[in-house]
Order: sequence, then structure tokens, then C-alpha cells
Amino acid sequence: MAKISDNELNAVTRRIVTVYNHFLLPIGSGSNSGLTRGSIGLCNASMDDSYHRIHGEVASHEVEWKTACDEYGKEFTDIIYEKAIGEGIAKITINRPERRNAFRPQTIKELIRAFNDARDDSSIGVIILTGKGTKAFCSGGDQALRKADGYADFENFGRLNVLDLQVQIRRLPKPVIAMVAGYAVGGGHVLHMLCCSCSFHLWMVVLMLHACAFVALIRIIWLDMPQVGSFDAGYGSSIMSRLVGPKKAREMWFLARFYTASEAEKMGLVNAVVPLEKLEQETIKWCREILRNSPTAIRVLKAALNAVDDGHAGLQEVGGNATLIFYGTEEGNEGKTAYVERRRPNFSKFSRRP
Ligand SMILES: CC(C)(COP(=O)(O)OP(=O)(O)OC[C@H]1O[C@@H](n2cnc3c(N)ncnc32)[C@H](O)[C@@H]1OP(=O)(O)O)[C@@H](O)C(=O)NCCC(=O)NCCSC(=O)CCC(=O)c1ccccc1C(=O)O
Repeated sequence: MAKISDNELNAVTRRIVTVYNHFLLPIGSGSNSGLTRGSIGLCNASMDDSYHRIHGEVASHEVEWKTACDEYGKEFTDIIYEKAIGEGIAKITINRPERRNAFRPQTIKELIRAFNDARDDSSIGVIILTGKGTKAFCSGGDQALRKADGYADFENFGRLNVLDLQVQIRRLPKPVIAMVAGYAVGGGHVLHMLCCSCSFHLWMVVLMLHACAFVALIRIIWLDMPQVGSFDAGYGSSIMSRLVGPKKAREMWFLARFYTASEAEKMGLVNAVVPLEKLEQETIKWCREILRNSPTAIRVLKAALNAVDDGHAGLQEVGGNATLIFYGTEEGNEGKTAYVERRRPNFSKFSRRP
């Protein structure tokens, strides 16, 4: 009879334990239940699988923020722009709490500058969008500045430049997480829908994401635009319908009711609801988890998740990522090198894969 080596025996034992852990013990059965995952004596931690051994826990230390500026070094007035020291996280905070973080054209211009900087900074892998204070994430467009042609602050013509910001967030090749504490109203609600989000209502906080974005904290979602004589017939309608379904989207737009964070979570409008005091902590945890993953995989996935809805623009983005990756291959390089060396390219050595 063939003899089993120690290595083979260990491998068999590990497999038996893995199967036991996955199928025989309910998830969550731990030390409190008296039924620990190591209770057959072969393995003693509830998370003692190779994944957890290799990857370990997500770090939980506090983030240290440092004020950031864009490439022109110009001051921001309507937003706060920060980067985490030693980590790939940028945080952009709408800073008009006295107006419940309503945006004016200047706010949007600054947000666009900060998002551009975070996109271009290769040390940044994930961006948090939030509002100052806990009363509102963002209450939409500043109605006091609304004119016949849009919102006007320091110029004598109106703008709807929030539409440019929406496109920027959607196309940004890094996840954007809305960290929503308080009201997300009208155009503010649309912004968090474009992100992954996390929000809170009363004692609860909810996390939400856009595109591939992440966590936001939302207290109350309110699509009051029709009440104030406005509407978002772009992303505000189409993404909403995708997230909650066409029936619910109609209800939300036509009735302009308030929705709590937990209702939003049930509808799939937010990713997570957490207690307010845990909002930033939870958001950072999501960021750190994202940052452990392949940036290229995340980039392509964000593009892919949008592509089906984005028509030519979606195809262009996914296609652009294919080109980006192809440029890094020997085959892609052969064409350019041949051109530079003034010779015919030799593609014959590259396999024609099935
Ligand atoms: C959010 C509230 C329910 C919060 O209520 P509360 O906590 O009691 O605070 P208030 O006392 O009401 O507010 C404090 C202070 O802030 C001022 N304020 C709040 N929100 C705004 C605002 N949006 N614009 C201007 N000012 C605002 C408020 O007046 C108070 O000022 P005082 O001087 O202290 O009195 C509540 O504040 C509220 O209901 N706010 C209004 C919400 C609202 O109507 N938002 C506008 C929706 S329309 C929109 O967002 C259009 C967006 C847009 O530009 C767009 C256009 C075209 C296509 C797409 C879009 C798009 O998608 O964005």
C-alpha cells in the first residue's frame, strides 16, 4: 500500500478543516456560541483560512489628514480638500454648512479642480465626497442664486456646471465614495447617487457608492426639485431608475417625499447604514479595502459597470482602458518601436490566441 507523506497528510487535513468550517458551522458561530470553528481541534480561529492569513485585517488606525491644493496652489473657499498622510485617500468636503452645503457655481468649480487633482495624483486610489457638519451632505443648488439661465454668483450669467461635475465623477477612473451625514436633497441627492454612498437617519448612518464609488452617510433623501421648479432629467432620472427601479423612481420624483437612510438602504440607494459616530471610520475602512485591490482591476470595473448605460461614452472608456493595457505589452510596443526604428513591424511572433 502506498505510504502517505506528512505533507500530503497535512494537505488533506487542511482541506477537511476548510470544508468543515464552510459547511458544518453556521457563519457567525464563534466563541459566544461555544461552537468555535476550531472545535474539532484542527484549527482554532474563526477566520483561520488562507485568505485571512495572507491578507490580514484591514487597518483600523485613525487617518491623519493634510490640507491639499490643486496644481495651481489656489485657495479653496467653498470646499475643503485633504489627503490622508501615507494612504491613497483624498477627501473633498463641501464647506457651506450655513447653507446646508448648497452648491453655487464657485463650489462646483472648486469641486472640479479638486477631483481633477485627485485623479491626476497617482498616489490617490479612492476619493471621499462629503459635506461639512452633520446636518446635510448637500441640499442641492443654491436657490438664492438661481436665475433664468442657471445659478449665478460672481458672473453675470447663469451656469448649470453641476452637470459637468456629475460627468467627471462618473468617468473618473477611481472609486468615489459619498460619505453622507444629513440631508441629501435635490442635486445633492443626485451627487451621492453618482457615488458609492453611506448615509444616516436620526441615529443611523448610511454608506453609499457611485459607479464603483463607495460609502456615504445619508440622513434623509429628498427629491424636492419639482417642488422648487427644477428637475434632473439626466443622471438624476436614469441612474435613479437603475438603482431603485422605474416604479420607485417615478414615485420619488413625482411625490417628492422624504426618505430615511434605512428606507434608502432597502431600496438599494445606499450601500450601508452605520451609526453617525462610526461614519468616517466605516468609510475609511471601505477605502482601505479598495486600496488593497488592483488599481487597474478597479479602474476597468468602474468603466465596465457604467458602460452598459453610457452608450458610446461607455464603450469609449472601456476601449480606452484596453488600449492603455495593450500599450504595456510587447506586442503593442512592437508597432511603435518598428515605426521609430524605420522598419516593418514583425507581429508574426505574437500568438493568435483562441
Ligand atoms: C435641507 C433642509 C431640509 C434643511 O432644513 P433645516 O435643517 O431646517 O435648515 P434650514 O433652516 O432650512 O436651512 C439653513 C439655511 O440654509 C439655507 N439653505 C438650505 N438649503 C438651501 C438651498 N438649497 N439653497 C439656498 N439656501 C439654502 C436656508 O435658506 C437657511 O438659510 P437662512 O439664511 O439661515 O434662513 C432645508 O434647508 C431645505 O429644504 N433646503 C432647500 C432644499 C432645496 O430646495 N434644494 C434645491 C433642489 S433643486 C436643485 O438642487 C437643482 C440642482 C441643479 O442645479 C440641477 C439643475 C439642472 C439639472 C440637474 C441639476 C442637478 O442634478 O443638480
